[in-house]
Amino acid sequence: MHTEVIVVAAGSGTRMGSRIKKQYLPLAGVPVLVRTLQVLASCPSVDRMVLVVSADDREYVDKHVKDHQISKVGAIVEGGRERQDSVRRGLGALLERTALVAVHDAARPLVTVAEVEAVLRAAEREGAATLGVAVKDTIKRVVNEQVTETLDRRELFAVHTPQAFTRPLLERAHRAAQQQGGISTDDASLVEWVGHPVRMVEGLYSNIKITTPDDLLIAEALWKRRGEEGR
Ligand SMILES: Nc1ccn([C@@H]2O[C@H](COP(=O)(O)OP(=O)(O)OP(=O)(O)O)[C@@H](O)[C@H]2O)c(=O)n1
Ligand SMILES: C[C@](O)(CO)[C@H](O)COP(=O)(O)O
Repeated sequence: MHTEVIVVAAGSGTRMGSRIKKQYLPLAGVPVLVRTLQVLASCPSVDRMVLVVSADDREYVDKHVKDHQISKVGAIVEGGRERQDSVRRGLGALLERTALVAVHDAARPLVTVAEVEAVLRAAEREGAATLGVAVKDTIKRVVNEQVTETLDRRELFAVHTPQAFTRPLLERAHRAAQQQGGISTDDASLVEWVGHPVRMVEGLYSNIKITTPDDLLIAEALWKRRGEEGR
């Protein structure tokens, strides 16, 4: 199946609070987005990548793609207001022959080739799949600072990316969300809403999303460990 990855990098990184957007901050000396693209480009099943960035960052990203000789970048398109809008714009830049689509956060540079391949295989088999990890903490529902419920941890997963789908399914889910005004923080939810089951593929705890300054420190440590392990 011809496979493309939409890499969403058009966020503003409000929670990071840095002058430079988090996807361009250095991780072991190289911009986070470049680290992410290097992993995805080295996945045997990934044929092409669509990068979604802010209009102001296009030139900067294009230069980095060239300087770091990142292969498989087929298009760089402008993002939207919400992550979901950015993914939708990415969908518009896919090649006609593409049958399988993964969506990945630029802000998750620690994903591994094995994780990407596993989620693609699951989506090819079942139509929709996401990476995720079982939650480690006990999770409580809180309303007005009062605990109202303790959830059963055995049923709870923290969801990661990539998430992968057969193309018609992902396109249908995004169309339905747009028509009905549905907004979600991930693509798997949109697919759930149109009634298609999503396979959970257990990934690694190290596939963190760089969201706050602490995450960057943790990512540096994890990156260093990866280098020491020779991965
Ligand atoms: N309009 C948007 C919003 C987010 N993203 C991307 O979606 C991924 C996950 O989003 P998140 O971590 O929430 O990034 P930001 O929206 O940039 O962060 P914040 O919510 O702190 O502003 C990131 O790679 C981000 O660049 C995007 O492409 N377009
Ligand atoms: C898609 C995602 O990475 C799954 O964890 C996440 O939902 C997107 O980011 P946000 O921080 O919720 O905007």
